[in-house]
This record gives sequence, C-alpha cells and structure tokens, in this order.
Amino acid sequence: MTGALLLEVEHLSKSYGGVHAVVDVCFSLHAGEMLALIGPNGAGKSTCFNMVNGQIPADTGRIRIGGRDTKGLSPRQVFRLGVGRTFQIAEVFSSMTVRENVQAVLMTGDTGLAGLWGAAGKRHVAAADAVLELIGMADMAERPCADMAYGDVKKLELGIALAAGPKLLLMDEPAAGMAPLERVALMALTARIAKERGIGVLFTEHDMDVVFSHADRMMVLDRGRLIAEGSPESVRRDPKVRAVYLGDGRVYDSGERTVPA
Ligand SMILES: Nc1ncnc2c1ncn2[C@@H]1O[C@H](COP(=O)(O)OP(=O)(O)OP(=O)(O)O)[C@@H](O)[C@H]1O
Repeated sequence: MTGALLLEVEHLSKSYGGVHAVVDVCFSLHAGEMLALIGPNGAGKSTCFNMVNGQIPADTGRIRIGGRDTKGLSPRQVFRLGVGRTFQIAEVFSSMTVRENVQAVLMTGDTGLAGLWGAAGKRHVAAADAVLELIGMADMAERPCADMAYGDVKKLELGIALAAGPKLLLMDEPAAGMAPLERVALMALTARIAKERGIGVLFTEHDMDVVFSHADRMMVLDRGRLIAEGSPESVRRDPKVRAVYLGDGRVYDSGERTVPA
C-alpha cells in the first residue's frame, strides 16, 4: 500500500468487567485503502471502532490519527482530525431534502448566526451539489428524504460523511439492511471515492460478498483478538478464519453468499 499512513493502532485493549472485548489489537491503515474488520457477533468490532473515533477510552494501547495521539480526545476532537463515520442504521433528517441534509453538515463548520438554518438556507449549495454529484445523487437534490428508498438513504449517509472532507472513514456495517445488488454498488462507490480522494476506509461487514469484492486488506477478530490479517485471498484460505467465521470445511467463492449469524 503506497498511500500515506493515516491510522496506527498499537496494542489496544478494552475490557468490560470480566469480558475482554478487545485484546492487544494492532493494525494500520493507509490513504486510499479499504480495510475490512470482520468477525463473529461479539468479537469486538464495534468496541474497536468506538475507541478509534473517541467514543470510548482504551484501557491500554495507543491510537494515532495522522500521527497525532488521540488519547484523551473527545469524539468531536477526533472528528476534527478528519475522521468521518457512517452507522449500521442510516440516519438522515427526513423532513429535509437530500441537498439540505448535506448543507446541514457543511454548516456545522459555520459560526455565529450564519450557522442557524433560517439565515443560512442558501449557504453551501454549490458544495452540497458537488457532494451529490460525487455520489451520483445530483438528480435527487430536491427530493424530501422521507420519500427515499432505504438504499438511497444509505448512499446519502455516505455523502453526508464525505461532506466533512474526512481523511479516515469508519463504516459500521455500511450495507446492512440493503438489497444484495445495492450493497455491492454502495461499496463499489465507496471504494472508487476512497481511491480517488485518498481516503482510508475502515469498515465492518457481515456480508462476505461485499468484503471479498471491495476490501484491499482484511482483519479477523475472534473474542477480542486479531486471528488473521492480510489480503482477502489469504484470509479466506486461512484455516483459523474458516473455523471461527467462514465455516469450516469450505472456502467462500463468489456466488456463494455467506452471512454468518
Ligand atoms: N458497554 C458494554 N458493557 C459490557 N459489555 C460490553 C459492552 N459493549 C460491548 N460489550 C461486550 O464486549 C464484547 C464485544 O462486543 P462488540 O459489540 O464490540 O462486538 P462486535 O464484534 O461489534 O459484535 P456485533 O457484530 O454483534 O456488533 C461482547 O462480548 C459484548 O457483549
């Protein structure tokens, strides 16, 4: 991977009482790279994400974003380092149009009265339209979000995350709840934008079609520990991974959908 080093995670651990949610996890992520974090339910994926974006403190270990140690930073301060996030369940303002949703994010950088919606309804129209162009939703700018199909809401959520100009994008099961073809299309779009703009993307996903089609590199967590890391090809042939996650005795190939519970 030739892009700049964006994220460094060293010996990260987190326990909840007696539950070791994340144990001594180390990895790095570069600009333009799509890195998938997979594992069974309860493996520690969300806990990893939440430590990277500053929502929960690590017990031990170090996280550096763009070379900056994030220890003690709030989620807001981590966001200012250039970290964007999308969620398992997409959330947009349904009473607003598609464009207004993107404008609302762009306005969070405004200060004073200019930040109030009533006074600033026309602000950032061109910038919002550029984001909609990027995600292929320019023709839907005026549509109220309440009328949109879920797949379009997920795409808009990606646009909202991109509007803030992140260097690092965290995507927690970005394709959850979408139809199979829409899932692959959303991740293809994400991968293209990540490459074009040099954004590093860390994503979790249970849909192996999505992961194997779009990850440059994969990591597999099991009971808090990283048990495998490498190219999709090497990971899917790893016997440990097949035993705990992909199903022992068979190798995933495209056309076969493997969505572990
Ligand atoms: N706030 C919490 N309090 C107590 N235990 C927690 C808390 N958050 C997570 N855990 C536990 O930590 C472990 C890892 O959970 P985590 O949500 O990170 O896994 P995950 O891989 O994201 O799972 P899923 O795929 O189901 O979202 C689990 O055993 C979970 O029950």
